[in-house]
Amino acid sequence: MDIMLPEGDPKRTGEKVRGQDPREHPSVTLFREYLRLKTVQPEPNYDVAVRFLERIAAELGLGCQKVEVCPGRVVTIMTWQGTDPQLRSILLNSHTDVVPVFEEHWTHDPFEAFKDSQGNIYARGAQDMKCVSIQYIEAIRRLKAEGKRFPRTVHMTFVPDEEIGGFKGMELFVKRPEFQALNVGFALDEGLANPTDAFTVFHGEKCVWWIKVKCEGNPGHGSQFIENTAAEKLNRVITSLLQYRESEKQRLKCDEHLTLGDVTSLNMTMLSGGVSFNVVPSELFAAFDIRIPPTVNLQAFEEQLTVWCRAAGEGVTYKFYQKYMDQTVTCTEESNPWHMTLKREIFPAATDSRFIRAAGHPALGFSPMNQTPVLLHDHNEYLNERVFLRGIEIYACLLSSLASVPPLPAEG
Ligand SMILES: CSCC[C@H](NC(C)=O)C(=O)O
Ligand SMILES: [Zn+2]
Ligand SMILES: [Zn+2]
Repeated sequence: MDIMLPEGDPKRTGEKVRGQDPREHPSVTLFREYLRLKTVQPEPNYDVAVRFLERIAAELGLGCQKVEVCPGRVVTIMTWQGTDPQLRSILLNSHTDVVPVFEEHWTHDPFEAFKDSQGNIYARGAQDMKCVSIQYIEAIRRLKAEGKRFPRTVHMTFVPDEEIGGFKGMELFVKRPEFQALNVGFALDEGLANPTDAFTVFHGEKCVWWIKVKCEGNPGHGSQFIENTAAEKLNRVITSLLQYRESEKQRLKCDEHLTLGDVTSLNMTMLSGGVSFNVVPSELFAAFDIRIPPTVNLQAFEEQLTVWCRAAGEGVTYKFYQKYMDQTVTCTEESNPWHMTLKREIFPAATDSRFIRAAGHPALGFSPMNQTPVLLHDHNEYLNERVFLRGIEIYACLLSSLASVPPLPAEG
């Protein structure tokens, strides 16, 4: 993709110059302002984000609607009306929350949005995904300033709680009449940075399964050889699951055509149980985070889990804490009118776009960050300001095309 770097002209028509530093591009200044808002889990300050977004909507002359999907959880919608509002719209989705930080591991305050001499901006949310929210906004600001209008309406949705599963955010919102009223034709949501020159788009996601295996066994004194202990059974379960993990890891390693999105990942993430050093416990637990690609038969996979548990002995059971079953992927064939030519993968984790796809709308995950290490959820998350600014250009191009897609047969 060949994209011109935007010129850093802060004096755009009708716009207040927001920066403290007159040499800083105002889009970067706005990005850094957003990064300073503490929408950090587990107690995000959503009020301050909603006020920030309302101010921007007013500045840009965009419609602004707030939908409280459950108490304290507001979805903010900004709308740029198309010239043919009957047509299906373009949805640009982003989440407003960010994951927690281990401040002691950061070289700069993660909520200061410090910019170093190379233009790297350090902050929680720099990649995931406050950059994208501001890039959507700034792309629309630019297109409007150029006097552009497009047939299709563009909606930007800013949703809460994605980082904790989206259950009080997008999952509820897609079931609301306000979402139906958006008449979505095509959606964009977050992707991942790419350390090379390439950009990646994600047309589907793996299904998240979180299971806790419970192993029951005979209790007794810690000095004895008790038969059929919970620990022996747990050992067998862990061995079976980690052997499977290893085989999937090798499959990925040995086939250059596969990405992480194409194989099942599995990790043991928690262990619990026991009461005392000298008491053989009657119960032990292991929790697993399993991510299953859309090509895997979920019923067959669950059958395999049951076989492993049964083979570990009597009293070995598992319980689901997360069992996502929708394997919808978005078609990216040439015949698809929304087609974009970029490298296509399955997203290795879960985003809110799974709810959009499950609601029947095509959705792609895309964050325009190339030449950037993947630092989402990591210490010292950063994004370079030039990459950020180029992303605005990219969205302006993309949006011009998407919002101009001619009426589809179903749209009359
Ligand atoms: C299943 S809800 C948790 C969502 C989270 N998303 C990301 C992008 O980290 C994850 O995949 O763990
Ligand atoms: Zn995210
Ligand atoms: Zn995240």
